[in-house]
Amino acid sequence: MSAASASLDAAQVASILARVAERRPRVHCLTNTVAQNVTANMLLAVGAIPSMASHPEEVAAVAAGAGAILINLGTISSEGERAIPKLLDVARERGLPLVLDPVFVELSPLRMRLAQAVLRLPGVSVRGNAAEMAALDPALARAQGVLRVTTGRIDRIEGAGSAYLVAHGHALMTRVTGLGCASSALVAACRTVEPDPALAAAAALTAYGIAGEIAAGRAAGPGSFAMHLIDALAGLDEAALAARMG
Ligand SMILES: Nc1ncnc2c1ncn2[C@@H]1O[C@H](COP(=O)(O)OP(=O)(O)OP(=O)(O)O)[C@@H](O)[C@H]1O
Ligand SMILES: Cc1ncsc1CCO
Ligand SMILES: [Mg+2]
Repeated sequence: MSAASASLDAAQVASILARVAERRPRVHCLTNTVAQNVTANMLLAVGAIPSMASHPEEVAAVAAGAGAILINLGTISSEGERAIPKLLDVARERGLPLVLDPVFVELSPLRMRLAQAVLRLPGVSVRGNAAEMAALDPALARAQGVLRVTTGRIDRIEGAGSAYLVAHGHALMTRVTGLGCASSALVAACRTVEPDPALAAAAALTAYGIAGEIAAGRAAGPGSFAMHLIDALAGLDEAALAARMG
């Protein structure tokens, strides 16, 4: 941990969610074929707008008007590989926030090379699970202004000079595919309305974790949990956040 962890209150999280719902930012997601649907639905649940174009000939035009870009390396294709440098150019030229989700980077030299290319851009937020973040550690250590967002039972958010721990969520979140990928998109959505990347990520994961806790109380198993998670995220308000943030 690079700094003592800061605390977050329900009003801060509610304020960031309210700004997303009011401004309806578009988040451009280059993401894997498994998680596309749940990622788009989770963005819609918070009032953001997903765009998912991946063709290298159109991806720059579509991403150019977005508020943030997500690059997720799961099920990477040769088309996706060619789209990545185009998205990096758009992010650089327009100063758009960029979130990297290094899915299974520990398994694939191609993904490691692509993650390293993304990390040449300064100020990237990287959201991954513990295995992914550990594999990427040397590249993260070299990257300029990077925010590390490591999810699991307790989420750790570590950037230059700020750190948050988020102890919300439910084990059912590991029983539905793509919920980590969707969390990365929520980090991007919150970053469009909150210039502090650590605060944006902490708010996104707090909201998502609390929605997970609420959904777990309504679900009969992983299938209905996924449905209830979307409903709970869409229905979150400051009172529901405060009730679980203590
Ligand atoms: N044991 C747990 N208890 C509570 N919440 C959890 C637990 N494990 C993960 N989460 C939550 O689930 C969400 C997804 O995190 P996770 O680390 O499982 O992502 P991931 O491994 O990338 O998932 P996927 O590959 O399925 O997309 C985060 O919001 C995290 O806080
Ligand atoms: C299962 C799976 N395989 C590649 S991406 C993905 C979604 C969860 O990361
Ligand atoms: Mg993942």
